[in-house]
Amino acid sequence: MTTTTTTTTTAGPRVDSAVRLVHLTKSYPNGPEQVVALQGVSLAVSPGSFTAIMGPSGSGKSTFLNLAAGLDTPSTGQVFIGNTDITALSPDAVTRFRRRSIGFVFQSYNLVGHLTVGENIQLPLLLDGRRPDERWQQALIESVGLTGMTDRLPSELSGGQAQRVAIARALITRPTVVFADEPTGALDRRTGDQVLDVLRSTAQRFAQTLVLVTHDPHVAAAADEVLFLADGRLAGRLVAPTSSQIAARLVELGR
Ligand SMILES: Nc1ncnc2c1ncn2[C@@H]1O[C@H](COP(=O)(O)OP(=O)(O)OP(=O)(O)O)[C@@H](O)[C@H]1O
Repeated sequence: MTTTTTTTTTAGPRVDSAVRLVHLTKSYPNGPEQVVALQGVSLAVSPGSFTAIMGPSGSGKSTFLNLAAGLDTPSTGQVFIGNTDITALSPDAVTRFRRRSIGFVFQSYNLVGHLTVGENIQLPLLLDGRRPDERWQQALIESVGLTGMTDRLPSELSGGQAQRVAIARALITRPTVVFADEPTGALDRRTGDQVLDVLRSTAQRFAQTLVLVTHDPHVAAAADEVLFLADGRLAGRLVAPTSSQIAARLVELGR
């Protein structure tokens, strides 16, 4: 049977993945030439799972994450978040979709310096014209360990505390998928472990899918699955690996 559809935002029959990339490519202009950052990456991430993305420097990890999160557009290919093809949406519609369904945690926290912790956390809702749900916000603040700190300014926080604010800000909209780019990269090992625990446990508690880029095999070993990129291509995967298995794979890939 042939069916036609007038909407460009549905994916068709497959809705069993939280994130699905189809033949994704991305080239950047570099003078008269092109840098090919991603070359035909296709993959699917299961709902509620924790996936780590690893690979040598320049292998395309940040490009991958930015495209998957709708922060940048691919040269060709499609990105589905649930059953929505975000590559078929207008720029305004992508922004709206991102604000409601996607959380993003950056290495550098990206907090607004003149806003308090509480205001920073509420920001994605306010930008979307929505009112914060007090009880949800309080539950989130407790969950990330920031109780009693909501009136502080970012300059009054440690790196670990600032990243907890960034995590709460990413989760306040109850996104289905949370993307994180080196979220522990600027933190010492102990603080990084604590922040990773917070990210994992809150994602688990609220049934969110977590996709995280890291250089650190110790961080990636917490994931259900590790995907490796090399030269802009998918170069393998390990399910529930140890940090030594991950480190060995990175050596093979020429980290
Ligand atoms: N805006 C841009 N303009 C031109 N080239 C870019 C741009 N962003 C990335 N690239 C190039 O695309 C390739 C992939 O970069 P990307 O940042 O995705 O890699 P990465 O794996 O995240 O690297 P790293 O681990 O060093 O952060 C690299 O060759 C990079 O130089």
